[in-house]
Amino acid sequence: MPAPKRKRPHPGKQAQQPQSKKRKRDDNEIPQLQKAVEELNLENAAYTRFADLPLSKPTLAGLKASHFTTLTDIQTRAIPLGLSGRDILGAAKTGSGKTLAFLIPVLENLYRRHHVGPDAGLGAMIISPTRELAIQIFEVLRNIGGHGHMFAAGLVIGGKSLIEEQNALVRMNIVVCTPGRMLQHLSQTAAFNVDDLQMLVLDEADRILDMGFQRDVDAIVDYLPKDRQTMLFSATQTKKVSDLARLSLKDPEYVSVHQEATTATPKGLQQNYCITPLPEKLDTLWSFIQSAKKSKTIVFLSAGKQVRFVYESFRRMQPGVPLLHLHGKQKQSTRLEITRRFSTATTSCLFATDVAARGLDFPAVDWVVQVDAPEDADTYIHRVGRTARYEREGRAILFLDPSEEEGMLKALGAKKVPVEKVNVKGKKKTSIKNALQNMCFKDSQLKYLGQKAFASYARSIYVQSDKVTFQMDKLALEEFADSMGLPGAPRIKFLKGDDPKARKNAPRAQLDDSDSSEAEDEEEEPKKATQPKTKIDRMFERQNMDVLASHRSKLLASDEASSSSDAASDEDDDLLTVKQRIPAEPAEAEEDVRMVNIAGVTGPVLVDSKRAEKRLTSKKAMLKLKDRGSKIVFDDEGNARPAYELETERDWQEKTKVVEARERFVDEERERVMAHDQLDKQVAKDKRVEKRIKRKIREKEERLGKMAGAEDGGEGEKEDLLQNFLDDAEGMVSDGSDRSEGEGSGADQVEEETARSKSKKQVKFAEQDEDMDFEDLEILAAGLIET
Ligand SMILES: Nc1ncnc2c1ncn2[C@@H]1O[C@H](COP(=O)(O)OP(=O)(O)OP(=O)(O)O)[C@@H](O)[C@H]1O
Repeated sequence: MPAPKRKRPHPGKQAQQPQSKKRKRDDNEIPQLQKAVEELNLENAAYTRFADLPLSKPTLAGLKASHFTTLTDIQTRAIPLGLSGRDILGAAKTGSGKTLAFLIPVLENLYRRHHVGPDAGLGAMIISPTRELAIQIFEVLRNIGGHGHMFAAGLVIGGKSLIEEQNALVRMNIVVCTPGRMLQHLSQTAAFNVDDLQMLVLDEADRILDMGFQRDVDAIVDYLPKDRQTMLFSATQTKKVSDLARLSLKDPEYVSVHQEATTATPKGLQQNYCITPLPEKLDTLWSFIQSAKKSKTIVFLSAGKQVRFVYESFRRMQPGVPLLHLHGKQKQSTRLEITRRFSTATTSCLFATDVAARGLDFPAVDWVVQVDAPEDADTYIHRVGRTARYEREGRAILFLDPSEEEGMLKALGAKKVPVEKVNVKGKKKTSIKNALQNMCFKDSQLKYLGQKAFASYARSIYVQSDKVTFQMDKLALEEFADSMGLPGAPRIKFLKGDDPKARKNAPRAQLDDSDSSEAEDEEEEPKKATQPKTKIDRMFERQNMDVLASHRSKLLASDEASSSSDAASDEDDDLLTVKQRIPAEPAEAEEDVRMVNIAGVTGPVLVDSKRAEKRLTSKKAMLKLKDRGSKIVFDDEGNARPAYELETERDWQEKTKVVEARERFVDEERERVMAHDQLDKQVAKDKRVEKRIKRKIREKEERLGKMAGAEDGGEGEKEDLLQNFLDDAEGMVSDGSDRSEGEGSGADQVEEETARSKSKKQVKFAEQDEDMDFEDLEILAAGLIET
C-alpha cells in the first residue's frame, strides 16, 4: 500500500475559519483511524456493523443517513481489505451490496491520505460499463459521501459538452465514468492530471474487461500510475490471468462470498423457463403482461429495434399497465427519465435491451421476463438479478424456442443457475397476430419498424458465439415475421466479422443515432451502383429503405432473370456477403476464366485454384488486378495529354536558342497584335458608319415629315433629300474604306491623312452638339482612339 500522502492545504481554504477547524479535527482523527486500519483483522473479518469498522465520522454519518447499519457478506469481507489498500477481485451475487463494498474504501482511503481539494487532483476513478450504472453509483457516492466529506466528485459519462466536463474534471478528487468518455478526456484534456491517482475501481469488471471495451480500458490503464490500488467487482467475476495482468494487479485478494453457495443467483429468486416457439413469443408475452398487470416487470429483448416494435405495438393495444422502453440508442435525457420513472413506479412494464441488464438497482421489481434468450449464462444472471435484490424476493421467466432449450439449460447448469420448466396455459394464451397485422397494414411506420425489429432479431441470433443454443436454421423465421404482423419475412444479409459487442460499445458519435435516422445494425445486400434501377427498386426504396421483403426478392429474381442470365443466385440463400458479383463464365472457355469488374475496369481472371476462387470475393486482392491507369497532364488549353508529350522547361531550353526564340516570339506577337488591331478598327468604323446612316435617315425623315406638313412640300423633294442622304452615306462609306486602304503608303500620305482625320473630327464634334446620345459618344471615342 502506498504510504499515506500529506497534502499541503489549499491556500484559499486556510483563511476560512470552519475549514481550519475541520482540518484540526481531521488531523486528530486521521492518525487514530490509520492505526485502527492497520490493526484490522483481514483473515477472519467478522465485522457486522459499520460502526465496528474504522470509518471516518463523515462516512458513518452518510451510512446512517441512508439507513445502512449492518454489512452484507461481501461488505464484511471486502471493506477491511479495501481499507488496507489491497487489490481486490470481488465476486458476489447480484443485489448483494457490492457498490458500498468499493465506495467506502474509496472515501476512507482518500480521506486518510488527505487527498482532498482541487489541488490534490484525481484520487479515485470508478469505471462503469453503462451511463445509467455510473449515475447510480454516483448517487450512492453522494448519499454516503455528502455528510461532511469535502471531496470534489463528479460524473464523466458524456451527454454534456466536453468543455463543461473538462472544466469540472480538472478539480475532481473522485470520478465515476464510462470508459469511452474517460479515454477521450485523458487524451484531450491537457490539464487533466492522473499522476497522483490512488485507486481504480471497475464495477461489472468482467464486462469492462471483455472485448467490447478492451481497447479503451487498456488505453486508460496506460495513462494511470502503476502504483495504485485496484478493485474489481462483479456478480460474474473474471479470474482470467490475462485480464488481471492487463490491470497490473498486485497480489490481488479474491473475495468470493458466494463461492460455496449452491446457486449463483439470489436465494429469494424463483426462476422458470417455458418452451415457446419463436412465432408464439409475442402471444405469450402479451398474455403474460395481461396476467401481471399489478406487477413491476422488466422484459428483456435482444435488440433496440425489437424493444421499440414491441413497445409501440403493445402500447397501441392498450394492455392496461404503464409501458416504458429503454435501449442504448435513446437520448441520454430520455434514458434518465425512463429509469427515473421505472424506479418510482409500483406497477409498470419496462421493455429493455441488455443496457438494463447489469447493476441497475430498480426498487421492488417483481418479474424479469426474458423473451429473447440471453447470449450466455452470465448475461442471464445479471438480467434476473434486477429482481430479488438485497434480501427481497422476485421471479424470473425465460422463453425458450425448442431449439434453444438444450444448449441454454446446459450453460445455466454449468453456472449453478437453478431454473425450472413451466408450461404456459394454452387457454390463457391470446393470439395477437391479427391485431398486429391490422396495425402494420394501417401504419406503414409500424410495419417498417417491425421489419427492422425482425432483422435485428435475426442478426442477434446470427452473431451469437454459442452455436449450439442459437441455430438460425432451426428457427421458424417466416412464421415469426407472420406473428409480428409483417407481410412476409424481410430478407436480410449479414456482414462477416461483425462484432456486436464492439458495435454496442462504440462511442455514440461514431454511431448513427438509429432511433431518429433509422440507421440500423443490419446490412442490406448492397445493390450494384452500376445496375440501372428497376421500377421495383424504386417502389421499394420509398418505404423500405434497406429491408427487403421476400416478395420483392421474388420480383427481383424474375426481373434479374429476364434481364440478365448471370444473376447471382447464390446471394439469395447465402447469409454471407459476397462483395463481388461474378458473371457466369464463358461456356467455351476451357479453363475457368471469369470476367471481373473492379471499379469500372473489366477484365478476365483465370480461376485455376481455390485460392483464386476465394480471391474473387476479396476486394483488396482484386485491386492487384486492377488497371493502374496512366499519368496524364493538362496543357494550357486544358486538354489532357500523355505526360511524356509535354517537355520540361529545361528540355526546351537545351534544344532552343533562347534569344532567337524570344525575338521570334516578339515578332510573331507584333504581327498578331497588328492584325487584330486592323480588325478592331474596321469593326469600329463599320459601327460608326451604320450609326451615322441611321441618324441621317432619322433626321431626314423628320425633315420630310415637316415638309409634308407644309402645303408646298412634294414627293419630288422628298426623293431628292433621300437621294442626298444616300449619297452622303455612300460618301461616308467610301471615305472610310479609302482611308484604310491608304494606310502606311508614305509620309505624305500620313500627313494628309492626319489632316483629313482632324477635319473629320471637327465635323464629328460639330454634329455631336446637335443630338448626342451615349452610343454616339462611344463612336466618337472610337474615332478619337483611331486618330
Ligand atoms: N449494508 C446494506 N444494508 C442494507 N441495504 C444495503 C446494504 N448494502 C447494499 N444495500 C442495498 O442493496 C441493494 C443492492 O446493492 P448494490 O446495488 O450495491 O448491489 P450489487 O451487488 O452491486 O448488485 P449488482 O451485481 O446487480 O450490481 C441496494 O438497494 C442497496 O441500497
